[in-house]
Amino acid sequence: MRDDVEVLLRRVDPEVPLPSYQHPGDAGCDLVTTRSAELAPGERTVLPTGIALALPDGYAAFVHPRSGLAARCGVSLVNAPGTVDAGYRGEIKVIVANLDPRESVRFERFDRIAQLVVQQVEKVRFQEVDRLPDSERAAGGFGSTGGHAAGRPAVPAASPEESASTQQTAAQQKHYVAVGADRASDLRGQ
Ligand SMILES: O=c1ccn([C@H]2C[C@H](O)[C@@H](COP(=O)(O)OP(=O)(O)OP(=O)(O)O)O2)c(=O)[nH]1
Repeated sequence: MRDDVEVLLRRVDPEVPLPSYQHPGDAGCDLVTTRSAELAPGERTVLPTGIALALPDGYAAFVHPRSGLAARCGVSLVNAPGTVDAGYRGEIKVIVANLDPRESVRFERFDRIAQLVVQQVEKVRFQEVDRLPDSERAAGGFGSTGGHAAGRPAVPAASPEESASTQQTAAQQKHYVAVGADRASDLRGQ
């Protein structure tokens, strides 16, 4: 077992509960809002958490969304994960967004809105070179290994023209973007 890292904390709101881990082994401890708020679909706001930290040098804290809130209410963080620098002494704030297209969401004072993950971070010194060492991936990125459907079993082959026109019709009818499609070709050269 590793020793816990001591982090100095100041309560900006004297009543705010100290952030705590819900279970042993949890990576994040919950952050609450000290202000109630209601967000209409698509709306965002900056919520105060009532705490300020002095992280040790070489550490940073990351403000992550809570998956339960995301799955149940469509609540996410606009800048996920938010980065709290070791030198930051201000109150930690959380930029929440309601991504649900229909329902408003309401937060009451001390509702848990996000989680804070404290991590060690490296500081690097960039060394400019004319050529980078070779690697297997090379410059492939942005979906170069296929869309999320790349792992699905193959479907009976349709001609490329037939399959493209079927996808286009379905997408047009339902107004969706078929993320399973391999769009690497669209991004090449960008
Ligand atoms: O979700 C967040 C993200 C950041 N911060 C605080 C701590 C962080 O140290 C500071 C600056 O954040 P960041 O560097 O992401 O903001 P920036 O837009 O680049 O501003 P700056 O010019 O102040 O660096 O704001 C939060 O309280 N919550």
